[in-house]
This record gives sequence, structure tokens and C-alpha cells, in this order.
Amino acid sequence: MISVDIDKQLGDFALSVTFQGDGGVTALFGPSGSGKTSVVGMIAGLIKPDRGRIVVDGETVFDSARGIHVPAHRRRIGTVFQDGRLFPHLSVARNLDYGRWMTGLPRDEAQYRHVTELLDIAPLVDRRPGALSGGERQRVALGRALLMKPRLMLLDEPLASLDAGRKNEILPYLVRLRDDTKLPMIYVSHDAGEVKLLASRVVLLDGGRVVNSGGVELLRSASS
Ligand SMILES: Nc1ncnc2c1ncn2[C@@H]1O[C@H](COP(=O)(O)OP(=O)(O)OP(=O)(O)O)[C@@H](O)[C@H]1O
Repeated sequence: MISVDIDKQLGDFALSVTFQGDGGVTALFGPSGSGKTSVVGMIAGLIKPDRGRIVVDGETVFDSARGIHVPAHRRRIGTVFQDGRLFPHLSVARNLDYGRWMTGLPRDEAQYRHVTELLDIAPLVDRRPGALSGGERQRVALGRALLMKPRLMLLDEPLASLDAGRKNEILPYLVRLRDDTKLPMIYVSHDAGEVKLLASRVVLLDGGRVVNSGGVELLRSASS
């Protein structure tokens, strides 16, 4: 489903990462500074690797040897960051529509209804992000990513900015999203509990390298 083999020098930090993800949730797990966000940025198309290859759903989106670097908005990858990154001056409805519009897709009313119901965000559509709780903002960010009909979801610590109560409020939505959409996902976290709940595969990163990969049982011996 996704295959990553990339090298990138970021200042003094050398990143060299190879892994494959299946159709389920693949967690990128590792301590702060291990390179998780940089890997996400390269899969999303926001950072260009120095060398390597990234294949998503059978399409090569980056290949240094063949000079392929598909721009981020053409990768059909839904990305959700820790802080949601909603546009503060746009209503929730317009935020939701943004990803779809950017990718040039026609509006799909049935999908819009389904996604807003799945995430319980229909009652929020007239508000601006400033009038939402942190958890509501993340649900809108998830909805915006889903509405661009991605073939892969990249979730970069989507719960990290939330307190424990809000985390527990959002986790069931992530489980629902995983089970309902069946979209492959890359889930970045340094919270072993979240990863055990959501992921089917774990890729352990440390110092810009993959130090192990396999099932969630790997987390028994890993520190968070
Ligand atoms: N543009 C850059 N220039 C120089 N160094 C960078 C750059 N981007 C990232 N780095 C360094 O690369 C390393 C990995 O950073 P990255 O944000 O990918 O780690 P992370 O595992 O996501 O960390 P965290 O869990 O704290 O978000 C860090 O040492 C960081 O300082």
C-alpha cells in the first residue's frame, strides 16, 4: 500500500528510513527528534528527500533516480497535524470544502453528509475555528482530509495538543474512521497506548533510522 525508502540530510541530522505499510494503520513510533515528522513531510510532498523512492497505492510519488516529485496537492494524501491547521478566517464548512477544492474534485453531497455524521461535526459548520474546542478542531481537520478522497491518511500526532479528557473524546472517532473508511493510515505518535489501540503495524524510529518494525507487541519493549 505504501513503500518508503528515503534519505535526507536536515542540518546535522541524517535521516535514512525504509519501511512498508499495509492497508491498515501503520504507526511511526519513536522518541522526540527521531525523525517522525520529517518522514511525514516527505510522504506528504512538503519536504523533498535527497534520495529514494515513495510509492503510494501503486503510484510512484517520488523517485530521485527517475526525477519524479509529485507536488503535495496531487498526491491525494489526507494530512492531519497536531494543531489541526484550520484556516481561522474561514467557517468550518469552508474549511471542510478546502481540500476537495484544492484537489479539483466535484462536491459529493453523499460523502459530505457521511463524513460530517461520522465525525459529529454537522452542527459546527457555521462556526469559525476560534469558536471550537481543541477536540472539535481536530475532528474538522480529519473531515477536511477525508473529503479530498485520499488514498492514504497521514496523521501526525493528532491528539498531542489535547488534554487527557479530550484525547479520550477523540480516540473513538479515530477508531471509527479506521473501521468505517478502511483507508490505509500512517499514524505518528509517541503514546504507546494510542498506538496499541489503533495500529496493526509499528515502525520504530530512533535517530533517523528504523530500529525495528512489526506488530504492536513490539511496543512492550519500547520506551515512549
Ligand atoms: N529543516 C531542518 N533543518 C535542520 N534540522 C532539522 C530540520 N527539520 C528537522 N530537523 C531536525 O531533524 C530531527 C528530527 O526532527 P523531527 O521533527 O522529524 O522529529 P520527530 O520525531 O517528529 O520529533 P517530535 O516527536 O518532537 O515531533 C530533529 O533533530 C530536528 O531538529
